[in-house]
Amino acid sequence: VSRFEGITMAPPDPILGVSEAFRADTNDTKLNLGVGAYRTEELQPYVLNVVKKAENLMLEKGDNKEYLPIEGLAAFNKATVELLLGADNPAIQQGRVATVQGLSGTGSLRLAGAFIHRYFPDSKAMISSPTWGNHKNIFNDARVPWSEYRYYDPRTVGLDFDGMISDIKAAPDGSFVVLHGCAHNPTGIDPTPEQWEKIADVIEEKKHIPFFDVAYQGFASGSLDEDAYSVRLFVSRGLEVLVAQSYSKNLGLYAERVGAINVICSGSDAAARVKSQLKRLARPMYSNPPVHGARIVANIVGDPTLFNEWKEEMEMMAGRIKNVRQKLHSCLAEKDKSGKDWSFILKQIGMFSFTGLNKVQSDNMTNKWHVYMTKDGRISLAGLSLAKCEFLADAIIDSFY
Ligand SMILES: Cc1ncc(COP(=O)(O)O)c(CN[C@@](C)(CC(=O)O)C(=O)O)c1O
Repeated sequence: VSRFEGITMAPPDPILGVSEAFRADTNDTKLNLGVGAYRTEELQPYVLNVVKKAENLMLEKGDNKEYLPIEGLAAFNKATVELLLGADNPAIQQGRVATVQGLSGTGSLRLAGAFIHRYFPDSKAMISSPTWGNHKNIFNDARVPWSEYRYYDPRTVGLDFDGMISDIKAAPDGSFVVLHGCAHNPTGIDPTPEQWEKIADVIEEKKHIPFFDVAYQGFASGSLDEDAYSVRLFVSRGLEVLVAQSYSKNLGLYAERVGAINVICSGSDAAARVKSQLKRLARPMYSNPPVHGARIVANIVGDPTLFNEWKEEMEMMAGRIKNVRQKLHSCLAEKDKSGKDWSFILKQIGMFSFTGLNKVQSDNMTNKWHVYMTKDGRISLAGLSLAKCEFLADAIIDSFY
């Protein structure tokens, strides 16, 4: 008898499992609005032109495949923190940022989780309700206890700001408050600049540590600077901040696993010590990160022509999603005679829309209409074409009532 008799079958992942089910579906009208992966109007995956150009340059250069240092490619680490904070940010000038290239956003969050578990064993993480499903898995496996702060208000289909503030206030001092830098996943609802100020106030007052997850910088509004507003605000206030970054969406490097963890400290000495301990945690976890995607980012950011081309392509991707939002909203408003207000679809930002469809209704979307989405009612608009908006509106209305 096998030694693995006791190993049970794990449930499919709430997000990536949807893609597995989609692939298994043979229906030709099927639509995958599950995983947040950008598709073109023709519903095809998209490799940015600027990425192809960078890769051709790299091929000509004939870079070697030597190990990277544990902390990653130096040119990438420089580029990534400058993209995040702005090249002229005093925190960078003063050497106060510990940056370690991680295995995309997930791996960077996980490395930070290991750091929190080791150095702040009595602290817990505060995550939004709802949040990206994998946050709970990451903190559970890093053995960082967590609880939730109120975020989504189903009544207003908006931000429960008062609930958020009071829950963050009620958390034990020194909690790690996980915040979505922009394009909140799954709700698509972001705090206003004034609300970000108040969130920073309560975090400062409670001596909490803000822990930003920045997975969509430049992809939400189309502007790298605009989408970094919240992080730059907290850093400008002199707070010590953790920031995980991902280039999966804004540069389409999903499978290259490119990201970073940045720890903005109060002094350069602290940053050096923090960086050394992040390296010590990374070495036995994965030793050192993959070079290819990091070189792509470094080459693009390091070349003004390529960098500008990237910005244009980001605006194009963000723009296509905005158009799809508009079209879906007008189809729903036109078809739904119940007078329900669908304007929340226009107010949400980033690649997702939180439709309010419950589990039974999302099951109907999949079983009857072959529309694949996550069971919390989230649809990825990045997977939707203008041509399919009418069909989707019919499916949503059929499922809602
Ligand atoms: C808020 C947030 N943080 C981190 C990540 C991690 O991405 P990375 O590891 O590829 O850098 C995602 C990706 N979320 C996706 C787009 C995909 C996923 O679930 O992994 C999503 O569908 O929600 C995310 O939405």
